[in-house]
Amino acid sequence: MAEVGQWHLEKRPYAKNASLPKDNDTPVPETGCLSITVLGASGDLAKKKTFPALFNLYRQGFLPSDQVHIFGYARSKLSDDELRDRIQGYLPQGQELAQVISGFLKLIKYVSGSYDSPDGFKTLDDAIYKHEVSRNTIEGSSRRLFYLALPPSVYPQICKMIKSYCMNKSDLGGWTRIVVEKPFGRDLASAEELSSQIGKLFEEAEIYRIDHYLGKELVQNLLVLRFANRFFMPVWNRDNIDNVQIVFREDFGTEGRGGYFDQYGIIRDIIQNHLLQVFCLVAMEKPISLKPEHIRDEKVKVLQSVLPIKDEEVVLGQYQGYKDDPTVPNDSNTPTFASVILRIHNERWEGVPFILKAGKALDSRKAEIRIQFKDVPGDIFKCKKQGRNELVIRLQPSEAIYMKLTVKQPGLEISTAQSELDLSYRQRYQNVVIPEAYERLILDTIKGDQQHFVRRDELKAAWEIFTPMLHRIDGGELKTVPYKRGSRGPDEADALVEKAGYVQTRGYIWIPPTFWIPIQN
Ligand SMILES: NC(=O)C1=CN([C@@H]2O[C@H](COP(=O)(O)OP(=O)(O)OC[C@H]3O[C@@H](n4cnc5c(N)ncnc54)[C@H](OP(=O)(O)O)[C@@H]3O)[C@@H](O)[C@H]2O)C=CC1
Ligand SMILES: O=C1O[C@H](COP(=O)(O)O)[C@@H](O)[C@H](O)[C@H]1O
Repeated sequence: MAEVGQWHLEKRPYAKNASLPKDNDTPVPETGCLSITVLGASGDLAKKKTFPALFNLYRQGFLPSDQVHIFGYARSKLSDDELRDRIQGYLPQGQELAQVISGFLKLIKYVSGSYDSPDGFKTLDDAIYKHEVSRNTIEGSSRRLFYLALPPSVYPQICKMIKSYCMNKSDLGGWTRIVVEKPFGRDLASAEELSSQIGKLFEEAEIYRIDHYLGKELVQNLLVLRFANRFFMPVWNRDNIDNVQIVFREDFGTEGRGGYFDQYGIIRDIIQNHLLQVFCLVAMEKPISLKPEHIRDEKVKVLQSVLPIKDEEVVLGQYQGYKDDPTVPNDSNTPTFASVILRIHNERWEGVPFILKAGKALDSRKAEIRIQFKDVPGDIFKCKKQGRNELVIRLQPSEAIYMKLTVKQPGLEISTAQSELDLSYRQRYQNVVIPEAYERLILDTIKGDQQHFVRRDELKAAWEIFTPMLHRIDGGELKTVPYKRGSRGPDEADALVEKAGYVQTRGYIWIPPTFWIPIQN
């Protein structure tokens, strides 16, 4: 029980050594050796996200050193210490952490090898096996997690190698799982091809298609917000909601990643995966239960109800200067900005535009969901022009949920003004550290919980929505328009949103409470 005057903060319901069986039904106790292998350990994702997430889990006691060992694998010739040095540069600094960092780094061993020949994988298997034996693990009872922090082009060959040489040997409660990163394919056909190649080697329950947006705190809050609050249930539909925006903005360009980015573009990089996952959680029906399969069933249903995207409901942009990057072709038509309207053909959402917007090199960095309600009928206060009710879920930065609403302006007169009910996380949960998305998701893979991972049919449905448009962009039929670096993006995008029905509230801006300046009396 929380004491009076104290916030009651729920601890994460994590039971050490607990995982889920294959049907993801009831947790079963699980002990024994855990080997985590990061393939592509020399790369950007590994050093910036994967290892730091593992460190945070270690620091919180989720990766006990008497059970866990971490292996880095890549082609680069590195010693254990060279890899540790690279990783250390991305871990939090501070004298008070020196001991825990040193303990963590000691768990890491590096194996160098190619991605398509047995030798390296046999060496890796030996190293894992040695570690298991040193922990008195009975063969087959170990847990082996392989995180593919690599370009997807090498996934099939790596999966073959893992399957042939690195699986845990029998099934005494142990397991082998693989985590694969996006972009999972370039279009429907390539994604299906990749899925079927990997699907021949691993069961769906062994494959964790990671989308790190699903690990963000406020994304994980969406189901709770929608289905645990009586407030929202009756209004969450076409009768009350006028339009929905799901927005991702970055204030930096593709610097250093131009070569990669140009092959994919903003729709494949952000919209088809991150924003579409958020879209599912906003638009799907209530699942029968919180079982991963029930949730993912609902996500698939709503994806399958999306109508074909119309050309006139798309704006594509490319920031000026993007092609200055020597790795980007001079005639590139790759969008660095896109605004796309999705329409759902079902009873709840018919007629409500879902505007998915993402852009690089814009004027700000933020990701949010903005649900705008219809005008109040019979406007006796004549306040319609001041603005509509909006529920805004700020995913980052300054995580918050706020409800823009009309109130009486304090004072003797009856006049109205725009204000908000504001749940700003930094203010409300002052001593709580919000876990990094990768940290949470890696923990889920160890627990065997696939709720926040993308299922194969979900991925297929996601590609079905975007593939026709992507092919037309690749073929040059749909063109990007230029926009200024550091701007809001193309003007056409604002016009599209307005045409879709969004009414901007003039003269009102939400300021996160942590930025408020105290008033001196
Ligand atoms: N970086 C990020 O912030 C994010 C990345 N991702 C995804 O994570 C995965 C890894 O990304 P990232 O770390 O940036 O990628 P990198 O380009 O840094 O590649 C990772 C490692 O893979 C090896 N590698 C690179 N290119 C090839 C190739 N053509 N064939 C075989 N091996 C290759 C290299 O290791 P070596 O040569 O030593 O073997 C490299 O160190 C990708 O799927 C990416 O889309 C997803 C979200 C964010
Ligand atoms: O997957 C990707 O995400 C990052 C943005 O992630 P965030 O957690 O910082 O919002 C993006 O910069 C990158 O282009 C993309 O590949």
